[in-house]
Amino acid sequence: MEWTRRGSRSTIDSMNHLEQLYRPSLAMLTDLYQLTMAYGYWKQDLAERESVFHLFFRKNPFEGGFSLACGLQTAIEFLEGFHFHADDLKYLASLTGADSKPLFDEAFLEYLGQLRLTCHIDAMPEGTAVYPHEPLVRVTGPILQCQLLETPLLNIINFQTLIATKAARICTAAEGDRVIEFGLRRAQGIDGSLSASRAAYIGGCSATSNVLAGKQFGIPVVGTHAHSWVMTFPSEREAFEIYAQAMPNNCVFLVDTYDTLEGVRTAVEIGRTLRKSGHEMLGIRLDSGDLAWLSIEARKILDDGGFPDASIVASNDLDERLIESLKYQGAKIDTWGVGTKLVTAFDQPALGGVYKLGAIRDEQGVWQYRIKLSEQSIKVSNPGILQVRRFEKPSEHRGDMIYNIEMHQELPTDVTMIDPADSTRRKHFDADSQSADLLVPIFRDGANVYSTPTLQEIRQHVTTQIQRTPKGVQRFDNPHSYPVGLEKSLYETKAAMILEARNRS
Ligand SMILES: Nc1ncnc2c1ncn2[C@@H]1O[C@H](COP(=O)(O)OP(=O)(O)OP(=O)(O)O)[C@@H](O)[C@H]1O
Ligand SMILES: O=P(O)(O)OC[C@H]1O[C@H](OP(=O)(O)OP(=O)(O)O)[C@H](O)[C@@H]1O
Ligand SMILES: O=C(O)c1cccnc1
Repeated sequence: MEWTRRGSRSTIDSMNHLEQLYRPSLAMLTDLYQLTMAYGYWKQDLAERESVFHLFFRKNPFEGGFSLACGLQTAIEFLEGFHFHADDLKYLASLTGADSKPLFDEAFLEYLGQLRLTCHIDAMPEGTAVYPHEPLVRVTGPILQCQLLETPLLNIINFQTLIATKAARICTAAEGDRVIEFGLRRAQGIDGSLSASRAAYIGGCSATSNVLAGKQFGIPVVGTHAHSWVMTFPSEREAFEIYAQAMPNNCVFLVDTYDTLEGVRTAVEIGRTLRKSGHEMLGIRLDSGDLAWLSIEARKILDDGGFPDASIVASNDLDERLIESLKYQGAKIDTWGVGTKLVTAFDQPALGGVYKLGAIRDEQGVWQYRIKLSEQSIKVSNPGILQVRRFEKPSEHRGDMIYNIEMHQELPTDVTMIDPADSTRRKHFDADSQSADLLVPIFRDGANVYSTPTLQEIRQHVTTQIQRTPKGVQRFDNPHSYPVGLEKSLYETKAAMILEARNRS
């Protein structure tokens, strides 16, 4: 029995999703220090100096072995709408320093008022499997612009990548059963809920309870009813009867308000009456107690009562571990309602994505590579203008190599990559290997050049990516480390730069 209804897409065509929510441009959605640096660049006549930044994370979330890139479409909408309004500039003009004088010159604010993005942006399509240290987004352009984009890009990409990854884990545990995202009431505020619904759908959920997300993004919306409905009426039977009269085409009865198995029997009786009127009961929902045992008993009652196609929906603080355990216990649940632990990424509430300078042109126009040193060698950033090349067997990803496109406009067909954490670990790919670059052009000179995939296409991409991700990398406990290395000459450049920097200090 298909328990899905499609919402129609928004008809407010003239505004993108973020503009519909937050009418002014979101250029002000940044940390003040981006503007203080921007001001510094502008004063030093450095504002237009070309630079390259990379957005990447250093560790997969949830102790997992992979992540799913997500949030690009939201980032594109943010970038397309990027400009400072008159009232933004008025606010910035009101900010003062320690001497009570304005922080910013009027001429700088005028410059901001005229500013239009001219950057090139390359990014991994949404739904691509991504690993630590790989740039998900590369921003190339005037340093002032690149700098202003740091915080909002991190805000958008970190969260949606985190939630899409969590959703993929939950859907993997559900082994193809339907997973419905129920998180709105527990999400981190309004946009937290909308972004989470979008990312959860990309990560594999089938539908959301969030009606605004349905309207904004075209995600299918579904809903059962709450305990309050049952408690409103003198008995559970009356509650189900009245619900069935009101919504004969949407009957999923919540059966656990008083006595769960009694509730299932009552649902069967009401289901029979419903059938006589030409409608089919879609299922029941369990929201407490031992979900494995109750679902097994409920399945028997439904089957014996003539409802073998009725769904058993379960909810109650579920996550991938619980779903895995319930499956192991033989639970007869076919639809999983998952809220809090999905939309808040409960066990890891943030992805630690960062945005680092990789190179800046000098006065002669020559690229100067940059690294950020760290005591921990794994935290030292990669220098250059980076791209990620993924090597594949026909049905499996074999390894990803980060390389500097300035050093290699054309990569040789025969390449060796080096594990930056242990240079003795190397992997060789020969001319027969299939490969593709993961970062694709999104903006050129500030103009969108990307033909945006639909959410359905992104979901299909996720399915393919997960199929091609080695099983050991996907497992929850002690996953295999997917091979990600640096192309040999990038490795050598980085090693030389680290040595030089350490000798200097
Ligand atoms: N068979 C099971 N194995 C493992 N965990 C389960 C099983 N059944 C339920 N759980 C989980 O145990 C947790 C506690 O559920 P339980 O219904 O006992 O308490 P509760 O949520 O406080 O119930 P109530 O809503 O009635 O107060 C929930 O996260 C639930 O998903
Ligand atoms: O458990 P989650 O994964 O967040 O899924 C959403 C929960 O929200 C609803 O109940 P709510 O928590 O509001 O109240 P209840 O637990 O008392 O039923 C619903 O019944 C689910 O249990
Ligand atoms: O429709 C439901 O069953 C639902 C919606 C939100 C939260 N919990 C359950």
